[in-house]
Amino acid sequence: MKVELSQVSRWYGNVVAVNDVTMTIGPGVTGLLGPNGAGKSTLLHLMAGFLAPSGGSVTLDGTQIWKNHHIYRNIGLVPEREGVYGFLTGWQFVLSAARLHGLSDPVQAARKALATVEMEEPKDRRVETYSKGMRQRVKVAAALVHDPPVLLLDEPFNGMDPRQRLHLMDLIRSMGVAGKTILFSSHILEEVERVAQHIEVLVSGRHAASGDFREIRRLMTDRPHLFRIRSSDDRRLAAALMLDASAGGVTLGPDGLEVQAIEFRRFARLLPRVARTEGIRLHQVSPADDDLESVFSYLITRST
Ligand SMILES: Nc1ncnc2c1ncn2[C@@H]1O[C@H](COP(=O)(O)OP(=O)(O)OP(=O)(O)O)[C@@H](O)[C@H]1O
Repeated sequence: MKVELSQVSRWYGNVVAVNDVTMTIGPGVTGLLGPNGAGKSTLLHLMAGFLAPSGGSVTLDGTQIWKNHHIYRNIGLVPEREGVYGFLTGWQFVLSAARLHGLSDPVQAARKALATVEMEEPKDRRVETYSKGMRQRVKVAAALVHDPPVLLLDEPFNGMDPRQRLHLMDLIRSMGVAGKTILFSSHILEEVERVAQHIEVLVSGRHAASGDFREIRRLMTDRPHLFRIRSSDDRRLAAALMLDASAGGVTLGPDGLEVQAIEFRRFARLLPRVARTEGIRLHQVSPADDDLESVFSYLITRST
């Protein structure tokens, strides 16, 4: 099944959380990548029918999702926050989700969902005794209990240890291979590219980029990089670097050089070569803007 967003916006009072987003999510695994506050949760809630769009349309195979209750049978949402009463057992929690959906055989459906996430064995323990990874799996089971063709997961790997993360990654991948339409949000590129065939990037509520992980990586690597460099002769190094087009702005300060590398790859080759031919010793080369925010803000300025 296909979830389609067409020019979707969502405001909370004066805050624009999602701004004119158009995208289509089809079968397989898609990663929704963006920094905190980018609007990822809002977008997932719009797709799950929990929020009305302020503008634009959100549809599932052409049918509007908002207020269309029969459509909810096709969608499962794993929310970011814990929404599980600790005093319930895993079994009770998943069974109550099956009953809420009005399934004809809730016991069988709950059994199957718990088996899918490999939680049959601890199912009779109270949720408050579970590890973070087990809680997450039980939430996935509750979202899967009605066997929806579309599964939306909000930051599913948050707080998990590496083993639990691998386990959930395998599960998501195999559901994608089985033909489900899966969208999960994350603010970590490495996480997204390990599971998703396709990546959608959201920054400040806007759709900033779209593609497979190679394309997104390339966009992020090829952006201009700012380097801070300290060497045995900053002045002479600055003069030599300025001769090459890959070094944009070069500023000489009391703490060394700041160089805006326009073409990252070319500059990465240029710097050691220049240092060698000029006989200059490099003491420190560090990226000055290698945080995710600057990577994302580059993508957003590029797309506007
Ligand atoms: N109920 C609300 N009322 C007011 N503002 C909200 C509400 N929910 C979200 N926002 C704001 O909307 C913007 C997008 O939030 P959203 O939670 O969708 O982003 P996110 O990418 O999921 O971030 P995070 O990963 O931190 O949850 C943020 O500026 C947030 O402060």
